[in-house]
Amino acid sequence: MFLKKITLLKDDIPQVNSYPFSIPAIKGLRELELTNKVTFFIGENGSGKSTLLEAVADKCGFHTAGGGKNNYYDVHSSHSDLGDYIRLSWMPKITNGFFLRAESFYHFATLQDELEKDPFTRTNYRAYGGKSLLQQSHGESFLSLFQHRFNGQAIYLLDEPEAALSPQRQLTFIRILHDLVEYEDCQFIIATHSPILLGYPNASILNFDGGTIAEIQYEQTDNYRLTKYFLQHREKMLNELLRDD
Ligand SMILES: Nc1ncnc2c1ncn2[C@@H]1O[C@H](COP(=O)(O)OP(=O)(O)OP(=O)(O)O)[C@@H](O)[C@H]1O
Repeated sequence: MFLKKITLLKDDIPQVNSYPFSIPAIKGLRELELTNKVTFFIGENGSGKSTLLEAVADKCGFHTAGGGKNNYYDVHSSHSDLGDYIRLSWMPKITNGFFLRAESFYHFATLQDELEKDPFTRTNYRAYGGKSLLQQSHGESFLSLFQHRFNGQAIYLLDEPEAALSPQRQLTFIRILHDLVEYEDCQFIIATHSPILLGYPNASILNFDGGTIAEIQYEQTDNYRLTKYFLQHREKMLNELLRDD
């Protein structure tokens, strides 16, 4: 464990009624304790998960379009509106890590190809399994990154990593996650909608719904309950959903 607490600096906030402070989960935030090496952010679309994750990435000094500390590139760089208003409490402080944002991963991969053209920065794609990320499928490139670039004493902030992964590869990811947490001393914060990833054993699940950020048990999450109900009662649910009257 490295990052222990996220504090919203309430007194410094200029406009409580505008983005990002108007998001109910952020409005209700004071301090968020992180008690587990694996923390999941869950909640409805628009509940503020990415906003908080991006703010943490910004505060860590990671590129907010995705990447680690040394990925200086302007493509799709974005400013975190919340980053200046949170404080991170560390014990111990680390600076190594990566922010994975699925939607800008293509630009990150393109930058790596550019670096390979320069003899001073070329690594023969050492951190990506020896192959350009652009020559791998979306899911393969994600797994390459997790397997080859992620390693010890680091914090990884992942925004919906399941976006590229088949159910089978999500299980592979769970195994990689386990090894990085148990043997490499990594910490993860993962925003997700995936009931498979959320099943990772003994993780903290923080729910952004209902105007607070509160811990919830796996079996109580909508992700688990709705998926389970759909799989068990697919015909009944679809009949109700698609009825015309
Ligand atoms: N730059 C912005 N300016 C104004 N509003 C924004 C901005 N970015 C996001 N929002 C709004 O803030 C809210 C939270 O967005 P955020 O992306 O954090 O949600 P999320 O929980 O990650 O959703 P999802 O599960 O769909 O990824 C949404 O209502 C969104 O429309």
